[in-house]
This record gives sequence, C-alpha cells and structure tokens, in this order.
Amino acid sequence: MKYKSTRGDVNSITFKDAVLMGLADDGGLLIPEELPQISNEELMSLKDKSYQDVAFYIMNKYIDDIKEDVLKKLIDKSYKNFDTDKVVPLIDLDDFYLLELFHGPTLAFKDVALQFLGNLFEYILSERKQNLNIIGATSGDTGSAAIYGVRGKKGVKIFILHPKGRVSKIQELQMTTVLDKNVFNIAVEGTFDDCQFIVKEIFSDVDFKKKYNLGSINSINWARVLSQIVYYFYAYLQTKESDNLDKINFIVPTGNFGNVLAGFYAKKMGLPVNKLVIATNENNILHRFVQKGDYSIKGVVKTYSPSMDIQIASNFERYLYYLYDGDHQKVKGSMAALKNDKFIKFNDLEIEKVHQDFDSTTTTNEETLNIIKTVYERNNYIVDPHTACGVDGALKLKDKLDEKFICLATAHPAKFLDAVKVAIGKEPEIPERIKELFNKDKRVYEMPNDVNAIKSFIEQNIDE
Ligand SMILES: Cc1ncc(COP(=O)(O)O)c(C=O)c1O
Ligand SMILES: N[C@@H](CCOP(=O)(O)O)C(=O)O
Repeated sequence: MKYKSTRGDVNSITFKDAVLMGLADDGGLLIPEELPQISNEELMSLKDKSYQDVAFYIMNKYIDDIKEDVLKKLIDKSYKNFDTDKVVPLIDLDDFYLLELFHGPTLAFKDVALQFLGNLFEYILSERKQNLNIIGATSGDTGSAAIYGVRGKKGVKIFILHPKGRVSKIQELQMTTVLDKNVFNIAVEGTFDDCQFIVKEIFSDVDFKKKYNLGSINSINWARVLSQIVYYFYAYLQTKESDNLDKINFIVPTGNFGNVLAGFYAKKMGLPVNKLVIATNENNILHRFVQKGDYSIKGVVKTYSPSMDIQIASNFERYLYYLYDGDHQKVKGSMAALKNDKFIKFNDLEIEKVHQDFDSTTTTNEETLNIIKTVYERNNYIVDPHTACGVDGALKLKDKLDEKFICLATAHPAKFLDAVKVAIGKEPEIPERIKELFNKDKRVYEMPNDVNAIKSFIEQNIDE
C-alpha cells in the first residue's frame, strides 16, 4: 500500500514514510492509494478474535513495509497498558450500545491510537537511526495521550500546544505534571483552532520541518486514523446484530473529524454500517454542514465538552477528497476558500452524497447535563460530557433511524469532574492515577498566539 496527498502533489509514499511525514509536504493530508475491502466471510472469521488479532488483520491491509511478526509485536505492546483484556469493551444499555474507549493510560479514546503510534515511532526511528521532534495541538485529550505514548522513548522530543484555560483541570494536570526533560507543554493564549493553525503553519515550512525532523501526533498523521478504524470493526463484532450481518449506526462525538473519519473508512471497507452520526456540541459547524451544506466558521464557544470546542476540523480535508471523487484541484480550492473566506460552499448533489453515509446532531450545554443525569438515573452509569453529546444524538434520532446505535464513549467521566458534579450532584469515582496528579509538580510554558514566537521557542529547545 502506498500513500498520496489529498492535494495531489505528493504520491507513492510508503507507510513508514507517511508516518514520519505527518502533514503531506504539499500541505495536504496523506491517504491510502486504495481502500482495502473486507468481505462478509472475512468479517465473520474475525468474530471472537481478540482486539489485538482484529487490529493486526485490519492494519496489515494498509501496511506492507513492516514485517508481520514485528507489526504483531507492536500491537501487543500497545494494548498491554489498557486496564481490560477487551481493550475497548462494548456495553449493552438496551436502548443503545456504548463502546468504552477510555481504558488506556490517560482515560480517553486517544490512547488507542497514541499508544500504538508511540511504539511505531520508536521502531521506525531505531531502524533509521534518526530522531524526531513532535509538534502537536490539543483541545485536552490528544496532548496527554501523546505525551504518555512517547515518554521514555529514545530520540523523541514533544511540544504540545493547548489553549490556555480551555481544557479541564484534569486534562491540564495530565499534561503539565509530566516533567520529563523531553516534554514541553505550551499554553497558548487562544483556542484549539489557533493551536492547530500554528502547528500546521510550522509544518508547512518544509525546510524547517526537514531541518528539525518534525513529526505529528495529531490525526493529521495517517497512523492515528488507521488505528481508530480497528475499533469500529471490533465494536460491530461484539454486537448481537453481527450474528446476521445486520447494519448498525455509529454515533460519534466529533471535533477534529478524526474519529468519525475512521468510521467512514470502516464503512467504505465493507463494515455493515447504516449511518455514521456526527454528534456535535454547540460548536456545530459539522452539523450545519450535514444538515444544510453550511460549512461556515463561527467563533468557538466554551462548552462542558471542551475537547470538542473546535470549528476547523483537520480531517475534513480527507473527507472532501472522497466527496469530490478524488479531484485534487477541488480539494485545494475548498481549502483555500476556507482559509480566505471562512466558508466552503456545497451544492445539493454533494449534500445528497453526504447523506448516504452521515447524519448529525447538536447538543446544547443544558442538554449535555440533562443526558448525564438521565443516563445515571436510568442505567446507573455515568457518561462524560462528550459521550453525553453522542447519547443525546442517539436518543434524538432513534425514531428516524431503525438500526441500533453504538455510541462511542470517548472519555472517562473523571476527566470532567465539574460538569459531572453539576449534572448529578456528585463526582464520579476517581481512579487512583487521577487522584495522584493533584500532588505532583507542574511545568508549563505560557506563550502568545503567535506562530513565530512558538517557532522560535521550539527552535531553542529542539535537537537537530
Ligand atoms: C473526549 C473526546 N471526545 C470526542 C472528541 C472528538 O474527536 P475527533 O476530534 O476525533 O472528532 C475528542 C477530541 O478530539 C475528545 O477528546
Ligand atoms: N479533541 C482533540 C483535538 C485534536 O484532535 P486530533 O484528532 O488531531 O488528535 C484533543 O483532545 O486534543
């Protein structure tokens, strides 16, 4: 399998090169040149297999420059740090299923991909005797998952930008209490979109990127999306519906469009999915897009689900490539329009095509709290505010879509203590590894929302 850019000027890249390249050198995103298919027989042959086995089966279709036994070892090592054998267990709450994606070291779905990416980086770098300087942006969860994924790995430095005052207390502590010398947490005076913009601007300076061996841990990196395709298959295989190959809906709390894009790839590969439902909070540009073709950027508002306080969804560009039937020029045109005019225009035919795969919902802050309370009272189960947006969406759409829903539970409620307390009047049970954070020393660098200032900070602290 080879990889190419959504913008058409980077082609025939191997998987390992794609992992190190992160953002394509033409400013686009790397995608596989083909979409491997999984037949019904193959799908059924995966039933009752372990998460690791399913991961190997799916990933191996996209990777041909890592030996199979090495890939298996990387996968095994990546899921050893999860606190359950199933890695991502599926819970049946009668009205819908919940896919618990928060059993990794930092208690959010990001661990599923970032534990693997950390090990993958280590393997490729030692093979190439190279070092890597990682630059990433986070709205709260990617940052700590990436730091935990690469800490202690040789030849790696990591710079993580988060929006100052816009992540939860626990998210902030998970990042800033890691004092390893190779970890730099930068609190930016701005939003997540500003952080992501800075990161992309830095990567777009290809000379700078090459000089300092810069790498990406965001879902800009294809390996992130690939690792997330796996749990759509594994989730489906755990349902009753899979016995008859019946279709199912997935509802996905969405911000940067990485998670739901992985579902899109799973559907395109042949997984029996009816609709992928994009669940948004009040920052609902993706909902406006699905419902009315309105992809116009408005200001970011603070919500109870801060990790989804995003307007400019990075992976939307990958989806545009498929929506435009592989027309690179159209992708480039739309990305330029987004940068200059702050909106992309879609015609009715395009929206019709979107509806073949997607539906969407939006959830207010008040609804988020109500759902946390409702699920607690009905099921004695505490969902986090991001998952609550998904559950809210599933309940709103259950009369429209017949097929059962799998709601992706993207974070542990203990990461969002304040919201949960407001919703149900008490805190959820707090895992020991979270309690410990409150007594640790912290280190964080506060910086203005300025590409050059951050670039020079990185340059001062980087290894060539
Ligand atoms: C807990 C949680 N839920 C949902 C999302 C949205 O996922 P994505 O950005 O892949 O759309 C994020 C962040 O991305 C998150 O941290
Ligand atoms: N919600 C994310 C935002 C970054 O998304 P990613 O898919 O690029 O990692 C976060 O928690 O940081």
